[in-house]
Amino acid sequence: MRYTPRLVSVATAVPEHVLLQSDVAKAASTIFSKRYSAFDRVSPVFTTAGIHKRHAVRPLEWFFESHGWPERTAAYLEGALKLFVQAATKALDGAGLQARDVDTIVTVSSTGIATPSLEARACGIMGFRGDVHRVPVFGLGCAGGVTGLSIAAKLAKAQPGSVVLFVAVELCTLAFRLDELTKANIVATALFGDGAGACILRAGEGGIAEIDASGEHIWPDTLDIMGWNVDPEGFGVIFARSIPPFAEAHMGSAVMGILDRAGLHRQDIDRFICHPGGKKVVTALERALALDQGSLDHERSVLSEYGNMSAPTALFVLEQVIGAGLPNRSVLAALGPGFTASCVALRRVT
Ligand SMILES: CC(C)(COP(=O)(O)OP(=O)(O)OC[C@H]1O[C@@H](n2cnc3c(N)ncnc32)[C@H](O)[C@@H]1OP(=O)(O)O)[C@@H](O)C(=O)NCCC(=O)NCCSC(=O)CC(=O)O
Repeated sequence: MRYTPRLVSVATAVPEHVLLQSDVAKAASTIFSKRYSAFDRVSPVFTTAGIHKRHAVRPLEWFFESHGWPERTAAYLEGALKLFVQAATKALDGAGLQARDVDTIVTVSSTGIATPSLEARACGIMGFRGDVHRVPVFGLGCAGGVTGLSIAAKLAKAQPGSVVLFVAVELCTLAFRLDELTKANIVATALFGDGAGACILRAGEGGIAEIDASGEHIWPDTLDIMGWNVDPEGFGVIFARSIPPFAEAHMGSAVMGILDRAGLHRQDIDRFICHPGGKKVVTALERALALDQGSLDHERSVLSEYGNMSAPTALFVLEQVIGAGLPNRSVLAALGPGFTASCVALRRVT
């Protein structure tokens, strides 16, 4: 019998430290205002970003001191593993499964380096089987929640009945740089947070939704739009100020191309569930996808409560949309380094 892969559960987790945007704005002013002459010009972004708070694996005080690779990596390994276990445990609970039931684990993370990778480190803590198939993926950035789900769905489809655990963990705050006196660094300081999302997938009966199509679109010559600079201090964020206009100009045709290749039509889609990269990105996506302004409400709510957590953010929005009642047909969509658009089509299981 042929089965379409199904989304069985979705769960999320955030670290313990809550960074209120008002406190981050004060801290950024203390750190940057005397050293960076353009700070006052950029500082309004802390109020205009549409973000109330974010979560972080380290308290606010940690960000007042510079940290090199060893300290950032230690914070990543400790914080990412903890979040992996929390999100994966919740997703398994939601599916009524245990760690020993998992056949394949897809782990998406681009904000730190871990070898052995996170799911290997979680093995002893969670009790995965010794024959579990591990698929760690690095480099997808903000598109990782959607592309990772697509990879997990394809692996579930390849072995019907097997249980696939997908976990996306990103600790974006660890890339905060005291030494980068640039507008991009200040905007990033106002925008990014830490979090994890996890899903269980299986090709079989039950579940929340079928994943019946997925696709990507990469634009040539756009490597400089998003990514990491790597230097002796650690990762430094590359994100161009052109992202909102780029999304507005190009996301519509990219998504329509992906839908077309999947045999879907725009009018079939009841809800686009989008990665909220930033306030202007959400507005740009509404324009690009010909949606009513304000209709991406769960996206704005997630952005306000958690900031942009990169890959897991789309899974936070998905969890909220499912909580509010998943429409019959939806498409999860995100942009990420490449520059790439990624989509996953969901059909609610009735
Ligand atoms: C943060 C904002 C809400 C602030 O909006 P405002 O209207 O208040 O301010 P603004 O846009 O004029 O920006 C204030 C000043 O910062 C500068 N500025 C803004 N973004 C910048 C960037 N990425 N790099 C360098 N400078 C930047 C502007 O040019 C301006 O300076 P001056 O006036 O001197 O010119 C908005 O800029 C926003 O939502 N931007 C999108 C953030 C983003 O790209 N997110 C995607 C992350 S990647 C991702 O998650 C994938 C994806 O979704 O694509």
